[in-house]
Amino acid sequence: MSELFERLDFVENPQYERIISDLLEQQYSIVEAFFTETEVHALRHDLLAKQEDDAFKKAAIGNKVNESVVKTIRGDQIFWIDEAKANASEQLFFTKVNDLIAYLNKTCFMGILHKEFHYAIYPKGTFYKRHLDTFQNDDRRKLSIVCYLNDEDWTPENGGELVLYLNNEGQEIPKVIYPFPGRMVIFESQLLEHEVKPVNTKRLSITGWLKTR
Ligand SMILES: O=C(O)CCC(=O)C(=O)O
Ligand SMILES: [Fe+2]
Repeated sequence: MSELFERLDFVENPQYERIISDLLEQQYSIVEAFFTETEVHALRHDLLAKQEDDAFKKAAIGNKVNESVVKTIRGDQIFWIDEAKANASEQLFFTKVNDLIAYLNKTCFMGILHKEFHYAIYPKGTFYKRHLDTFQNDDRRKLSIVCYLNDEDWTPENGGELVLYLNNEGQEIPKVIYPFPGRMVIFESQLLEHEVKPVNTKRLSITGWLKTR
């Protein structure tokens, strides 16, 4: 009986369905306007307020157990977002992310149990060299998510492209993605190596991971 109700409850979401088919076919998906201009503006405002409070830390390589700051690999500064202490715009962010997670778990049995998200600032001149989002001591990250919070007038000349290194039958194909505001990129954490090219203008984002177990 409960199964029947769950089924009646289910509403197919075309946006999520496209994300799922993209992930299956090409290991990544790009969603334009996942966040509205107003939402991006509010999140950008929060991020910049936290930066003024000096809340940001230089990002480390590896996780909390295995941590070292290596500027030659990555130059961004990060601030982990605590969902329990989320403000209005962050709550809205998590509402959307949680809805997507629920859909993935329901339709694809993804088994996402945990998530972690941080704000990131790439100051002018910084980058993140080619890497994989998994650590030797932790393989729970399944999907990486990046949401860009840059200004409306962001142009390709500002640099900071995300490059995903796709593999097509042994041949490497770089996929260049510009960090336009509102854009959300989701990709397979354990499969796709990627990098952030040097930025010419301060670059703002939220990055996170959906994790199993
Ligand atoms: O900001 C991006 O486009 C990607 C960031 C990234 O690769 C990371 O934080 O692991
Ligand atoms: Fe990454």
